[in-house]
Amino acid sequence: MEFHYASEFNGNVSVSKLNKHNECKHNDLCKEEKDSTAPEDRSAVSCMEKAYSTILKELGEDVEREGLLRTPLRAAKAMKFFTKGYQETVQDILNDAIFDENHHEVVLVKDIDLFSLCEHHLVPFFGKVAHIAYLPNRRVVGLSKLARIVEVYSRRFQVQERLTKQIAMAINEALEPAGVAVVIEAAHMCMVMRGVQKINANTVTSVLLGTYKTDPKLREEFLSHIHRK
Ligand SMILES: Nc1nc2c(ncn2[C@@H]2O[C@H](COP(=O)(O)OP(=O)(O)OP(=O)(O)O)[C@@H](O)[C@H]2O)c(=O)[nH]1
Ligand SMILES: [Zn+2]
Repeated sequence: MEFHYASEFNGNVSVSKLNKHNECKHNDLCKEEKDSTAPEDRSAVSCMEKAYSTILKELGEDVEREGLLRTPLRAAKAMKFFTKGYQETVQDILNDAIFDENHHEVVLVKDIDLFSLCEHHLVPFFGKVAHIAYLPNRRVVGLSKLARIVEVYSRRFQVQERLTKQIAMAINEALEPAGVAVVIEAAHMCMVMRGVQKINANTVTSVLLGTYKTDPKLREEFLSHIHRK
């Protein structure tokens, strides 16, 4: 007989003991009970589950108490999701999404949400890729793929500068455009929740490639887009 626990209604924690999964009426809460982990990831998730259990114990927690019973497994799966970019490549994403188009003016996408993990402290940094711009040289890409490139590199352990560069380089290599510009604005929880504890600090990084780097007029035009909020 399998048991699991469901909780949280209207902010109050209530614990109910349920029989089998198919008897459970709280579908949303129980989705996580179904093992959606890919078979090749199961052993990694299982090792991480043990590691999270150790961390909780070392922090003085009782891993047998109801609220924590499945926490190591949930945390392992969450970490797997936060770092899913390691299993993706830009090539896979851009497959079939690049096409010829006689458009030589700027293509600019703004405000793509971004969630990443700081490689120094393993805590989140998040914000937006405020601007991705490129000047096509015959080839353009499906717009959603720019956001998917952001996902590939942000869903890893990162520093903001490298993330900015990887996004710009990926577009540069895939499209061979005349120029690429990427600007990221993000808040680092390692600077907010710990350490220096500056809650309003935002970090801006940019990478300019090709004509955006060499042509002052184009750079000026790009900057005017940035300032036109
Ligand atoms: N350049 C850069 N630094 C980052 C990024 N994320 C975190 N950091 C910094 O990495 C540095 C790590 O410095 P350490 O002195 O080794 O670590 P620490 O003692 O925890 O530093 P404090 O945060 O100052 O307490 C800190 O200054 C962080 O703010 C990032 O994306 N880019
Ligand atoms: Zn950090």
